Amino acid sequence: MPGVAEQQTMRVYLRVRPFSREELSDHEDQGCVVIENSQAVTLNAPKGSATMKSSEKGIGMSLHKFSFSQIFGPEKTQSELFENTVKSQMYDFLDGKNALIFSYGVTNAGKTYTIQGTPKEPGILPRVLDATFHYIEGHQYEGMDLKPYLRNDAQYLDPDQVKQERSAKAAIFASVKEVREKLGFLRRIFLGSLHFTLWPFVVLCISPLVLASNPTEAGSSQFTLWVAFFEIYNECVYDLLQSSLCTKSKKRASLRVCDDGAGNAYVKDLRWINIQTLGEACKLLQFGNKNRSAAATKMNQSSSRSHSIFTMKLLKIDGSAVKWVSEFSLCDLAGSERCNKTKTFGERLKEAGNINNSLLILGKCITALRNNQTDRMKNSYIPFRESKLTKLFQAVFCGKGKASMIVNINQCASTYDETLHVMKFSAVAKQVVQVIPDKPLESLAPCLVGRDGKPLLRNGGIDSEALESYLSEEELLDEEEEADMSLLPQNELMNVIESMRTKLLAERRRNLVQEMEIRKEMGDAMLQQIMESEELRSRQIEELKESYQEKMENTFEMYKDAIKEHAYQSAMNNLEDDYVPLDEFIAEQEKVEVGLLISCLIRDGFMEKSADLEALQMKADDQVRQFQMSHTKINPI
Ligand SMILES: Nc1ncnc2c1ncn2[C@@H]1O[C@H](COP(=O)(O)OP(=O)(O)OP(=O)(O)O)[C@@H](O)[C@H]1O
Repeated sequence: MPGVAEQQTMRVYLRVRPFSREELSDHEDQGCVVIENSQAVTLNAPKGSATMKSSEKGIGMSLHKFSFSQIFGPEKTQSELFENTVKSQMYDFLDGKNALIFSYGVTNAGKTYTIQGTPKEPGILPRVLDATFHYIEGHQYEGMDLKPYLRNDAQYLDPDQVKQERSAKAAIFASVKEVREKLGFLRRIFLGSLHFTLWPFVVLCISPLVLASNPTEAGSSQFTLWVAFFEIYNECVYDLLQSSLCTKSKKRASLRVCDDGAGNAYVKDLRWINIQTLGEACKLLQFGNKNRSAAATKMNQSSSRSHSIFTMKLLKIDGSAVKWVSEFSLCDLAGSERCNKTKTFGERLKEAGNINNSLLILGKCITALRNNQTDRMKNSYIPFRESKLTKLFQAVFCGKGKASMIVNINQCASTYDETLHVMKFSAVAKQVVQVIPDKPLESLAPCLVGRDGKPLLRNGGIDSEALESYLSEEELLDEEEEADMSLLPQNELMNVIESMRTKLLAERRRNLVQEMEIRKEMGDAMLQQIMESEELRSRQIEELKESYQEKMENTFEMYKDAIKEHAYQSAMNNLEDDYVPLDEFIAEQEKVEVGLLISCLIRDGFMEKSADLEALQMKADDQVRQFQMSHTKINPI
């Protein structure tokens, strides 16, 4: 039915890349991936894989079957892939609708090959660009004064702004020229590893790649194409078309993801370049790729750890009005391998965490979308705003475009477990139902509208009345939403700043009073608590003291009794031992008395003799002294 949006499940394609020579010599070919038909594939767990070990323990299976919208085996060419996957979305884009392509898979599975390709086999991106230029040929808008604005809008540029645009573009192209000369030399040396930076030169020779017929009903309509190229690394957005690169001491400037006021996220200050030919597009891609790998080298990271997004915006112009703006984004996702596999630490761990976080959130969003759609009773929260990646593409998942996913896998036995993980993720993605608009959406109209419905941009300028209703102050204050204040004209901005300053002062005062109150309350409560615990402690000590005193006294009494008992027992024992009959005692006594008498007599005799001896001794001493004195007189020296 015309005007009614179409519904279909998300297209999820599988691309299986061929083995490399090294992989074959490393015996990676163990029949892990078996393509049954154009839509079904079987995965057989190889020996030694975690999946096989689990299945041997009776947990899980060693064989998994998956189905896809279409499967492209190793023998399929880039052209066949394009024709059967992206081409229909490319026509949608040329017809004013939004399109998004994700390439998903582990590192080295062929994601970049699919999106960008090689010199001989250009990927999806050069093919879409080529077809677009072929389509708009003869209907190109020559001026550079109509530029994409916010997420879905366009704005007129004044002559000065146009000048700036031209010089920014010229600066990029000048630097690409230099690179091209250097690459000419490098190409001879490293032809294989530089594939993605070299394809532009070859594409130019084999163009046209895709034949998209000119718009029959275009009439006097004109088209202009603008492109941007950026990457999301560690949840930070970096512009790959900004010539100023980071140095080791200086960090790369990251860009903010803002809300355009209509719920659409966009990258603020992202550089959009107007391109007129496929050659120009190729140069930009080359410039961005160089920027990406240079930044990665400087930061000691691998470019496969970031999500790179190439976005094209096509503006259809009728007279002086922009009829619609359509967007085509190709997103080369970071390798999906999990943290434990790569064994990352410190910065690397953080990096892996963020990459996994973005992919994890993407997975959560897809799962929540699927669950909400399969069970109408369910209305789970979809965490689009929890990562930059999903925030940016929320609109496409919510009916403002069509998303599809190309899942890339290799067939290597050593990466089987990760490949299985990728397949399980895609199986969920395949069940997501999308509401696809059958005509360019109203929200894609050239003018941004305020909350009262008035267009924000009128005759290329900003309507200040409409603007007032565009961003409420609450929204301006809401950092989470990151509303873009630079949308406001200068006088409005001054008013907003003034009112915000007053609000801020009042808020600070209120906060200060509140803080003092809270501090006092907390202080009182703490003091009370300390006093209570102090009291409790002294009570406990007192009780303990009393109980010890009592115990001591008891013990003392116990010992006293024991000693008394012991003394009595000892006395009784001694009494028994020392008992002598009376007549024996008397006889003994008499014996003792006689003995005493004898000893007295002896003693008296002894005393007498001792006195004599003493007198004799004294006499002898006197004689010695006298002799000494006389001797001294004779020998005075
Ligand atoms: N279908 C294919 N046919 C032939 N060669 C392929 C194919 N797919 C990938 N390759 C080759 O395999 C290698 C790895 O591919 P690619 O660099 O695209 O992987 P990736 O998934 O983008 O890796 P990373 O995540 O590290 O960027 C490249 O040398 C590429 O040329």
